Parts: sequence; C-alpha cells; structure tokens
Amino acid sequence: MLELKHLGHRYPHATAPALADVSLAVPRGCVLGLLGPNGAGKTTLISHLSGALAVQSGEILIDGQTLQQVRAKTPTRIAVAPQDQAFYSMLTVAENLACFAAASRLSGARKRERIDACMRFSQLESFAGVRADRLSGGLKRRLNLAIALLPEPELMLFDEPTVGVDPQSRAFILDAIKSLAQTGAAVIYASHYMEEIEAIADRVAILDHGRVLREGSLDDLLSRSAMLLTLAADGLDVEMLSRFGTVEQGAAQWRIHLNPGSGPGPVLAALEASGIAVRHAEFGRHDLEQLFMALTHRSLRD
Ligand SMILES: Nc1ncnc2c1ncn2[C@@H]1O[C@H](COP(=O)(O)OP(=O)(O)OP(=O)(O)O)[C@@H](O)[C@H]1O
Repeated sequence: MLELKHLGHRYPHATAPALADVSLAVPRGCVLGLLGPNGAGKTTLISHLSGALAVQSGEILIDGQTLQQVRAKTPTRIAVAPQDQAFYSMLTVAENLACFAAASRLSGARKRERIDACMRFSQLESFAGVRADRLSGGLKRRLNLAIALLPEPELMLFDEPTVGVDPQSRAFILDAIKSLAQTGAAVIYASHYMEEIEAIADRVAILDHGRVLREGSLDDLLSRSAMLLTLAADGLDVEMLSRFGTVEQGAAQWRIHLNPGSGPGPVLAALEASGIAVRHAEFGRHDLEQLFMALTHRSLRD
C-alpha cells in the first residue's frame, strides 16, 4: 500500500506551492488515475515517488516504511514509465533490455527470464534486433514500458505515457497497465485524457493548483457530484437562476449546477410562475469532464 500524507512542495522562488497538503492512498491491485490540467502538480507528485524530488513536507510510505528507506533497500520496487524516451537510441531493443536488466542487478537465468517476459508483455519480440531510434513513437513507449517492468516493480508510475501515440499502441498500453494492476502492482497513471482515466482507473484523484479537489472511485465521485440542469428559454437571467445554484450562460443554453440536495422542480416551477416558457430542459449528474470543469473552472485540455 502506498500512502501520501500531507505532501507539500514549493520550487525555489515560486510564489505558490506546486503541491499543498496532498494525501492519497493506493492499495495493491489498484490503478489510481491522476487527473489534472497543465501545471496541476501531476509531474511534481510523480517526481517525488520516483525519487527525483526530495520530500520537503509530509511523508510518503510504502507498506508503512518511508519512501527513502524503501529506495535505499530495494530501489527497484518502484518504476517510472516516462513520456520521454528512457533508453539508449543507438542500441537495439534486445540490447537495451539486456543493459537495463543488468542495471537492475538481474543476472543469469533470472535475467534472461525477465527480458523474455517483458519483451513478450510489450509485444516487442519481432523488433528485438531493431535499433531503438528506428522504432515508431508507439513502439518507443512500449520499450519504455518493457524496461520499467524488468525488475517486477510493486509500484508503477506512468506520466502521460500515451501522448502522441497511435491509437493501436495506446489501446495496447492501456490494456497492459490494467493487467499489471491485476497481477498485484499499485499503479499511478497521470493523464490529461479523461477517456483513458475512465477506461483504466479504479480510483480517481482530481488535482489542481497542487491540491486534491476530489478523490474516490469513479462511481463515488459521479454519484456525489452536483446535479446539472440545462435550460433553453427566452427571458432568463443570472439573478433569477442563481438562487438555485451556480449559473453558466452558454451561447444557446443556460447551465445551472444545482445546490446540494435540490432538483429541477423548484427551478421549473419558478420559471412557470414568471411566465417563462422553457423550450428545452435536460437534467442529470455531472460526467467526469463536467465535474472537473465545475471544480476547476478549466477544461482538461486548456
Ligand atoms: N522546476 C520547476 N521550477 C519552478 N516551478 C516549477 C518547476 N516545475 C514545475 N513547476 C511549477 O509547478 C507547478 C506544477 O507543475 P507540474 O509540472 O507538476 O504540473 P503538471 O500537472 O505535471 O502539468 P503538465 O500536465 O503541464 O505536465 C506549475 O505551476 C509549474 O509551473
């Protein structure tokens, strides 16, 4: 079990913290989707877990031991599959795997077994003799993944591993990550892409300005999210609607994020009493994107 407790981080000379009081828990077998717009703090959080940034405040525990203790004793328990290429471009796929296997202190039969398993898992067997710089973007990410998996890590960190990847490799990478969690690893998957998070995450944390705004299972988050009422009618104004919730005026429609516990009935009754004819009304819970926008007032792709 990975636990982050009140983690905070401020870069030198920054006016605001990149992480502020972040607490999260990720059990084995779980994929935690870390969702946030640019600058939310995702990479800063992952850099703490990978050991690239030292903890300034708060703590990170793995099975009750501090991250520092775990890294000092068994650095290979944690692996990062980054967005950028993390291999030697002049070496072939097989040479890269052999080189990183040795760096992970694997040797003999165990080394050969892990190289074969990771090559198979990432479906790179037919590219074993190809120089890494000649691989397509999707295959390069698969090589990153194979290298990260060599020491059989218990905690896997993925920082936007599918950016710029073709749809086939993207689907492959997502399936592979899901199956990793099923074998008992804890996985943190940071992304801008909501559909990816919806597809693979068991739990979701929405991060913005370094803070966790919501955390829970996807069902939990959405069932606790506010009701959204979308209306099309002439004669509406903010003053009239704002007592029912937070109001947004679109080009053709008004959106009301209703106050907790309230439904559409009182709004429609009030409009009818004011003689306003509603042309169109739609009512339901936020989906993940709407929840995100209501929380952060930003689009995921801003
Ligand atoms: N090396 C640094 N020095 C100073 N400030 C930094 C540094 N790295 C990141 N920041 C700031 O810290 C905040 C969090 O950045 P971070 O890169 O962790 O966000 P992110 O969610 O990963 O964003 P993106 O999706 O764009 O990669 C931002 O305000 C960013 O400008």
